[in-house]
Amino acid sequence: MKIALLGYGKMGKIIEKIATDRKHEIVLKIDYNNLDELTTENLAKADVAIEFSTPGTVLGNIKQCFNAGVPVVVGTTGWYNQLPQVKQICEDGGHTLLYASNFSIGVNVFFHVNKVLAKLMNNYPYYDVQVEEIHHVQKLDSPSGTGITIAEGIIENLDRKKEWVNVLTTDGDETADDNIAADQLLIESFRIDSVPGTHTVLYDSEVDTIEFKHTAHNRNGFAVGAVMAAEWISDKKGFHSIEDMFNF
Ligand SMILES: NC(=O)C1=CN([C@@H]2O[C@H](COP(=O)(O)OP(=O)(O)OC[C@H]3O[C@@H](n4cnc5c(N)ncnc54)[C@H](O)[C@@H]3O)[C@@H](O)[C@H]2O)C=CC1
Ligand SMILES: O=C(O)C1=N[C@H](C(=O)O)C[C@H](O)C1
Repeated sequence: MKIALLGYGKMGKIIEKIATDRKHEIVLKIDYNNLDELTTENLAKADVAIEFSTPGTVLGNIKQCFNAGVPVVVGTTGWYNQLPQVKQICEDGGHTLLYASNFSIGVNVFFHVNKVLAKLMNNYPYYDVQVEEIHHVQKLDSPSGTGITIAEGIIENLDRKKEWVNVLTTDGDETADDNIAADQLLIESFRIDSVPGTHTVLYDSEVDTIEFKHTAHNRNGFAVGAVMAAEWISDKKGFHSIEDMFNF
């Protein structure tokens, strides 16, 4: 396949390596420095685009892909308040998009088990639950997209939680847990050095804590999943999330 990379930072560079190893060809690489090359004509040379840029640039890039008629795999996070609008534009225009807050296969297994666990915990009301996420200090958005997906999986399945709230804790700050209502689900975000991504769900009671945790050792898992998603979507139409790719 011919692939356009929109965003050539930490993720774009690893995706290039993995896509090339899987015998794909990178026909366009767009970064902050060469935005003038992001034209409909250049995009149309690709069979699929893979978008890992920034929360502030992702929507414009999605629209560019739609205009060029190129299916787009979106890894960028921090734009999910716009999901309904993007879905509408995608479906109305007959375009093709797949997005995931996290392309790692391990995290997608985690997402599934998180929902099953949340449903089970309806039987045990003396446990409170919270989500923690830890990422590198360059990360622009909080909470992480993965943290949001985990929280939504809990809220859909655990009757006593109705909405999530986020607290970003930096070194030395104490979390203001006191302000969290019983029906709110806390997502606590930490930013530490070069951590690639750690997510934990904690069910805490007076007598014990259940910890359910995923730790990314590096970014390769995200990149492999994104290339697999590009292969999967190349012959499809419409608006997809990564759940459509898995058969849980
Ligand atoms: N869904 C997933 O599995 C994962 C998602 N991410 C998300 O992907 C995004 C990118 O992550 P990183 O590569 O770590 O960030 P990064 O900061 O290393 O790279 C982003 C790149 O986008 C470039 N850029 C800026 N404006 C652009 C534009 N208009 N068009 C194209 N590129 C532009 C920047 O120059 C930069 O090099 C973030 O939102 C992050 O949260 C990161 C890892 C996994
Ligand atoms: O910014 C990152 O690095 C990551 N972003 C994604 C997220 O917001 O969940 C996925 C992964 O955790 C790494």
